[in-house]
Amino acid sequence: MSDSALASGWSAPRGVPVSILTGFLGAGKTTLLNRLIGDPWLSDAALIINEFGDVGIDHLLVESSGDGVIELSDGCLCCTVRGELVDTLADLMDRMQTGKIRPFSRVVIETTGLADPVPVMQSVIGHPALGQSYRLEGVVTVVDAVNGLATLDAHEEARRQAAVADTLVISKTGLAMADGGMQSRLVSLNPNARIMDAEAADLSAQGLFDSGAYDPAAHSIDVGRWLSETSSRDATHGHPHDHGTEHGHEPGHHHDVNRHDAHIRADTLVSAQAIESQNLAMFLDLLRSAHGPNLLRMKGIVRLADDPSRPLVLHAVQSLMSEPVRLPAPPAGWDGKTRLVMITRDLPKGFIAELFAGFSGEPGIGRPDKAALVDNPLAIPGMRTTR
Ligand SMILES: Nc1nc2c(ncn2[C@@H]2O[C@H](COP(=O)(O)OP(=O)(O)OP(=O)(O)O)[C@@H](O)[C@H]2O)c(=O)[nH]1
Repeated sequence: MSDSALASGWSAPRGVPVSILTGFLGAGKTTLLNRLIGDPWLSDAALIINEFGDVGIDHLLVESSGDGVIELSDGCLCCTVRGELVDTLADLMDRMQTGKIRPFSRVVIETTGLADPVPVMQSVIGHPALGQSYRLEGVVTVVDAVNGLATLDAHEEARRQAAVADTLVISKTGLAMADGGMQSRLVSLNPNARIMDAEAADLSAQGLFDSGAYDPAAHSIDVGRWLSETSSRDATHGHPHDHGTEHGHEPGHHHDVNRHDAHIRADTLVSAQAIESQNLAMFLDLLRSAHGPNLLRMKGIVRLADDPSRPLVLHAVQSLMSEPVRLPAPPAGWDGKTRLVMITRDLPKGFIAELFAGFSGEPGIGRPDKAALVDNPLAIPGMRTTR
């Protein structure tokens, strides 16, 4: 074993393999997982999906039978939910060994886009008890060909996600060619990683995740150092991020101090009110024209007035808004409510819920209605418009 492996507490491979699927906000983690979910190699896998903010959506959008998917929301895996991940892995093993759940032969963890992957990896390889039951095998990082280079420049989390990977998967290659600049940036961050195309026809789950036991020595010196730093900081609940604002909770909410860049927050909305398609379009237009550059990620499932049982799925990643998809039927586990998560920079708290309510006609004292909003977007507190 190498010195860096020893320093990081890395242990000999044993136990159930755990793969980590990471990548920045909207890079294409869930899309990739959906593409591979029917692969027989994953048929007896347990999937753990973590989401930023307190409104989970990905678990609704992963096309699985449902009983193999565990959602960890209400915080970020690398911050407050880390203890929950340890408990979940311990509980899974316990339930399998006592015959309460069908046996699983591997675990795949999808992190939030803002997650620093190092604490997540440490939960598996650095934890005294879990290290007996699980082994880390296959860290896969999705990098988006459209926004990837700018994202690597702007966000330390994205650079760490790329640096720790065994495999780098470039997504959205059909929308933009991953140019030489991005390839060389990835190679400089992680010279030994395999680079794959998310849209390649022959991509398989085994080809992606089965890269052998994780070896820190195969990565840059930084990776071994981060792994050992994280394990020692963990004892004092320290964290390598900025410690800034809370996300998605009232001030004083004690357990989700979901801290990353102090300007980034998750705004979430849950509404039982159905919305007319044209009002939704106006809501999105207004939001994007006024706040487009600050909208890092939006995803949601929307209850539409014309047929509330067939929701609309929305995705935007920075300036790129995907074509909304009308689902043919309600997804398993959906409670029929609109759920929107927006990860934004410098957006006032409560803004999205207020704006949406104005367009869906939800009554509220002193709330501007649709006409007032369209005539004067500044009617929403904190709203800035370019019109
Ligand atoms: N054309 C194309 N679109 C993609 C690809 N991967 C993802 N997308 C689109 O990008 C958007 C975001 O994809 P997701 O898979 O939800 O991204 P994610 O990384 O799981 O997002 P978060 O969990 O919110 O960080 C969706 O609109 C996808 O349809 C790809 O390889 N090609």
